[in-house]
Amino acid sequence: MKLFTYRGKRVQIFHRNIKGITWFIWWFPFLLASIYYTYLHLEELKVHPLPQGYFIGSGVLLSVLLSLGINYLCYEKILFFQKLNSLRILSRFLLENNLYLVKKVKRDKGMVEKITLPKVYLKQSRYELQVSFILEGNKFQDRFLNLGSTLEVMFNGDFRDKSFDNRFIKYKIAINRIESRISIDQVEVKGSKIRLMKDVYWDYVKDSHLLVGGGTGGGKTVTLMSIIYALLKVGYIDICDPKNSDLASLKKLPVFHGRVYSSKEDIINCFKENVEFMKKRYEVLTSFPDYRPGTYYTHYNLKPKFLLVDEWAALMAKIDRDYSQQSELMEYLTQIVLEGRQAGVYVIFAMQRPDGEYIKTSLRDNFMMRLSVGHLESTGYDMMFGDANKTKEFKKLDEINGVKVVGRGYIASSGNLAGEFYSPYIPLDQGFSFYDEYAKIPIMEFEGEEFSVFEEYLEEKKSKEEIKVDEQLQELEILHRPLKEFADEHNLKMQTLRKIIPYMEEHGILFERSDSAILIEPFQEKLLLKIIAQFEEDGRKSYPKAIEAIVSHHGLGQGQGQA
Ligand SMILES: Nc1ncnc2c1ncn2[C@@H]1O[C@H](COP(=O)(O)OP(=O)(O)OP(=O)(O)O)[C@@H](O)[C@H]1O
Repeated sequence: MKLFTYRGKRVQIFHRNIKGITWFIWWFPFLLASIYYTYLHLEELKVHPLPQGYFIGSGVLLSVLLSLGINYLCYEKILFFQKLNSLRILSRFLLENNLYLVKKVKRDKGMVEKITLPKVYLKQSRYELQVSFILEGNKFQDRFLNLGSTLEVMFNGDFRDKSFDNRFIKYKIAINRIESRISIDQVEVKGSKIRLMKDVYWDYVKDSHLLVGGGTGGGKTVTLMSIIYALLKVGYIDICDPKNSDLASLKKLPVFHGRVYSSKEDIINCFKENVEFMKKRYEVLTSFPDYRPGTYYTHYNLKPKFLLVDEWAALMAKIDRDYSQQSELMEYLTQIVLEGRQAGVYVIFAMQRPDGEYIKTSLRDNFMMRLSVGHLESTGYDMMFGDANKTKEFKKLDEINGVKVVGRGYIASSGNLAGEFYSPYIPLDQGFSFYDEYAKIPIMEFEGEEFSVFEEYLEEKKSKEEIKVDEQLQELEILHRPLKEFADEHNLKMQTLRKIIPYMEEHGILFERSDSAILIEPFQEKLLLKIIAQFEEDGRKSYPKAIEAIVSHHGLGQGQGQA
């Protein structure tokens, strides 16, 4: 057991004036200098008060302004002063909310009231502050038990956690979240975790299926594009864009294998194929000899498969009146969401708000990761982040320190407290283009039997086979040429060559034939020339003898004559 727990710095009454105190400390040397200067020039001041008076006055004023500036900068930039400021805020909070005790103490003048603050401690780092409040049944205990959202607003941070030890309640508030923002080049995938901020990851195996919500113009599409950018490096993505907007144009990029859909029929078919893919992958998994129930696809180094739908509500509106299509689609979606995890099939859903009208709440609960960008109405936040965040103050922030922020929102895994989120920063103003970046990513070939359910797989396979045959033919064409060409080049009669060739073939030196001609390759050309030379040398007596001599010289026999 620990004898002593360090909870941080205790909040004191004087902290409420700490900014004034630190300012005075900066100003004090100037004040001393002014007094000393006045003392040195006292006689002169008595005779001519004005010029020296102006000089001293403006010096004092300047030193006040200078020390105010220094003080301001210290509180802006230096952690030590930021801690002092937090102590100031807490001290004022306790005093202004009457969270203090008043004791009567005897002094020379009689009884006076003395204020004492309850024990409240602050511990602060650059990204987090912890505030501990004493409980022990004091009269403020009930207030101290429910300060999560108050502290969150007070420190412009994110309430993350509250915990108890036997005497205190401790709140953790994340602060300066914008400093944890990363840029697109820092978005990476480690194992199954995609890095979205310095300290925020989406682990798609653990928190399978992602729900992205956000109002128009809040940065939803850009966030999805960043997620796609990361996922393309580790798996396959099918994109459904029923609005036929930004994402639909990605179809042209080979890295997507043409699996980008906009029409309702294509999207339903895409869902169907993914269900079949999932089933096939289960078959593949169970066929491994070491498969045990609960073994994940990752165990066999298989790659994940993502199905991304941008604006599900738009798709539902498209099939509003067709109940059979609706129920078909819902059935596919339900199967993937409930059963896809082990096989590595995940859904990413983007919606303005995940309304029960478009996606059943029971199904929505199975989206284990939730992310919002831009501003939502309070019902929207309730739908996105559920009961665990009922009392959370979701702040609308369009500017930070006078600078417009885009892509700001909240993130939480299901049932947990939501934290402030900043989507990876995209330098669009410097000409960054997702289209170009996707084009640079190496294409991941469809590998595995389960991909045979995709139409594109079959097409790709077919065209690959066609290319192979073409290449083989080309190879043949390069190596072989028509016999006629060879005869013309060496001034030989075709009739003579036609006589020799059957004898050569008897010795296993076989010639390729196209529809209309005998083809010859370089090795055979050499042999033919040697045979003719031998024939001449032997006094033009017998071709078979000449052939035999050359063939035996080359050590060729029946069936060995192929170069
Ligand atoms: N992470 C980001 N980095 C840089 N700029 C961003 C980021 N997020 C959003 N923006 C800017 O905000 C604009 C709107 O973003 P986006 O198109 O993603 O919004 P949206 O929510 O998808 O809107 P809509 O629903 O109308 O399509 C972008 O064109 C871009 O200029």
